[in-house]
Amino acid sequence: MDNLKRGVELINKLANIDSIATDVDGTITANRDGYFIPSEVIECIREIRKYNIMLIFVSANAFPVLYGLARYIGAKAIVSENGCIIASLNEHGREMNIYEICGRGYRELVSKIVSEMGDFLKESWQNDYRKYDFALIQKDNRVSHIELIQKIKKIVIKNGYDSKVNVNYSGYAFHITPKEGGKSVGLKKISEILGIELKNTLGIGDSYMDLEFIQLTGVKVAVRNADEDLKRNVDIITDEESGYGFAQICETIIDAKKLKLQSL
Ligand SMILES: O=C(O)COP(=O)(O)O
Repeated sequence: MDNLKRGVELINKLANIDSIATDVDGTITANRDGYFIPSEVIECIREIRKYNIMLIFVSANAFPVLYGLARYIGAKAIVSENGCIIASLNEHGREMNIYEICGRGYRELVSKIVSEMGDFLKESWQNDYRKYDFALIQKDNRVSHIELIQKIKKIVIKNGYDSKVNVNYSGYAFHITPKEGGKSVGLKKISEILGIELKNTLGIGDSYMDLEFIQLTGVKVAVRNADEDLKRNVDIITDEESGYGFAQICETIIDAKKLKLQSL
């Protein structure tokens, strides 16, 4: 009975969703190590526009990558560089307002890390287009990312940057993010700017790094192949993986809205 009650409550919440805050890599892509976006994702994103549901990308990606994506597939706002640069787009994606949240980036620290760990890590091509949050790509898969994070953190401490940056792994890259950033900071700010009610927002992701912004949202979702740390803290785990899971919950929101309309 408790499960039934919970199910009905969730359907009601889904029927009232007016925005979706989604991670990008691993969440709207077909899997957790590629960049292909399934057509099911694009189709559902088109469909939710008819219901005035706003789409917000909340990602570690560089600003130009997210801006291009938002413009072509139709998102209203972006939280990029792990919350350091946020923006809202107008109806056709032609104009936007950009807000820079972080004070400065630590490029010199990234160079130090690469000079000490060059056998294991290389700078992401995106770093040329980044201002605050920098990404490092793993070169050698024989060493676990947990071990690499520990090594990076030692270099951060040794150089006196531990009060300035956080180090995380997204599944795609290691990120050196200024402490004043973070996906939750970015989502909070853009919601205030756009007047978005986070209790009517669905948050979805694949990585433990997404938990901080998903925790702010009314309906918390992890895709089936997400990190266990995220799955333990959500309301819904999709049946399908990555983008196919995104499409599934997106279609369920539409179904819940249709049910609500029928019952009026
Ligand atoms: O750029 C990355 O490392 C991953 O980006 P994401 O936050 O969209 O998963």
